Amino acid sequence: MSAGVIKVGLLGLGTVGGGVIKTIRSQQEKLAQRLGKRIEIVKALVRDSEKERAVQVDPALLTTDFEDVLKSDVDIVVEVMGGVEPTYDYVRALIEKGCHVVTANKELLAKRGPELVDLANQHQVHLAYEASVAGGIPILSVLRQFLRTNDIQGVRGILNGTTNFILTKMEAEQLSYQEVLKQAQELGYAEADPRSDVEGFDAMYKLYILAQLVYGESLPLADVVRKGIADLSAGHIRIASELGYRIKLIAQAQKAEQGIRLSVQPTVLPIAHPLAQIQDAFNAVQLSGNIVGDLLFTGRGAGELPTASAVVEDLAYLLTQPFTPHPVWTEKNAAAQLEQGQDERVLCYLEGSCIAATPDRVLHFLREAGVNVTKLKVQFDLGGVLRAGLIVTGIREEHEQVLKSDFGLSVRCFPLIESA
Ligand SMILES: NC(=O)C1=CN([C@@H]2O[C@H](COP(=O)(O)OP(=O)(O)OC[C@H]3O[C@@H](n4cnc5c(N)ncnc54)[C@H](OP(=O)(O)O)[C@@H]3O)[C@@H](O)[C@H]2O)C=CC1
Ligand SMILES: N[C@@H](CC=O)C(=O)O
Repeated sequence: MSAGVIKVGLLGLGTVGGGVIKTIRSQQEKLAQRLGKRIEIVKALVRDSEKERAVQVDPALLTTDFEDVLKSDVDIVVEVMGGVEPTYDYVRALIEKGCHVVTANKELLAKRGPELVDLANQHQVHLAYEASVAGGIPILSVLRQFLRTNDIQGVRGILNGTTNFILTKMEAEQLSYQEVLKQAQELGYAEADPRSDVEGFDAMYKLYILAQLVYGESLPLADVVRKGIADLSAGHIRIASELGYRIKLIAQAQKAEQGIRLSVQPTVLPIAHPLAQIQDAFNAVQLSGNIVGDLLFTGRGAGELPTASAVVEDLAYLLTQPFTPHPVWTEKNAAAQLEQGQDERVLCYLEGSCIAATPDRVLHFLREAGVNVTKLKVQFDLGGVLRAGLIVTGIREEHEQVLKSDFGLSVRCFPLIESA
């Protein structure tokens, strides 16, 4: 490291990269006091060096050739370009050269994390990734430093800002899914390919990383239960609300003797539940330690400055720490996965023509099939469409099939979380 200056390279100068530059500039004096050196950005890799950017930079810093970053005398690289290819190759080459790496890239970590952790240990460089989970909430540092003695049974949370923003606006402002997704993209919350957000991949990557820290292992991504919000309609949201619930995209990690279970799926919660109260692009992580009891962390989960906060805090922290090997990341095979209980309560949403499916006939069928209905809300519209929300236990795949085939209904069941 050169005397008086820490040379930083950026891979990517989009929403987060721009926020990192703004934060380093606005907090430069504070950072210099803490580190005893000034931070200087010496290179920034982009795809298009002519593009107009939200942050002004010396054009001489920009390059479209990764070799320029690799050959430069950077001490640390901040990877905020996203994706796995070519990012993995770039990060690998930098670690092999002895550069510390700070990344916000959860997809890269969930897909290639075990190799990168090994490589960083081998080359004795820091690999820091606080910004990869829950944006500005410093949850990974808390888990790594202050929750290592507690036994943590389960973790659940809202880990994707874009989908929480979409669900909030769809409910509060009756906006269409497409309109709200566009707003989330304009605000810099969404991934470059927003299917990652709305189909639950982004939250799944973050859950994978959380499990590595909480349990010292994770599941192969193919074994994580994953459902997104792309097919949620205003009808689902309205009926849940009339029954006293709210739908959230909940990521959940549970541990039992057989192993761990990871899931990301739209889930209904009573409106008073702390996770139901998390609105807009905020995230939350809820966990319980055997010594500390219940904890809830909440804050902005996406966007330029909250994410840059996590990146720059990571960067400054690692510069004050000697290298210590990172705990290895392992994946347990799929056989260890636990099944969701069959007798848990779910909200079952039914929609179809009220000629074939009268509420009485549907309820009679469910009762005869041994499905227990504890709450019911029925709506009819002028076009003769029935929409019903039922809180039930004991509903199985075969019952859903009959509701579809014999009653002509579309059926969507959501897991339900009862208490905080
Ligand atoms: N946005 C957010 O709220 C958060 C994002 N993250 C993560 O941070 C990372 C960056 O996200 P974000 O800033 O939103 O993304 P953007 O799409 O806004 O920015 C990506 C940047 O990387 C550059 N880039 C992309 N691919 C290449 C390539 N192959 N070669 C050279 N440059 C490339 C782009 O160049 P150019 O500008 O020329 O197109 C752009 O500057 C992602 O991993 C994301 O998951 C994490 C937490 C929150
Ligand atoms: N697209 C992500 C950005 C932060 O990780 C999200 O919406 O949460």
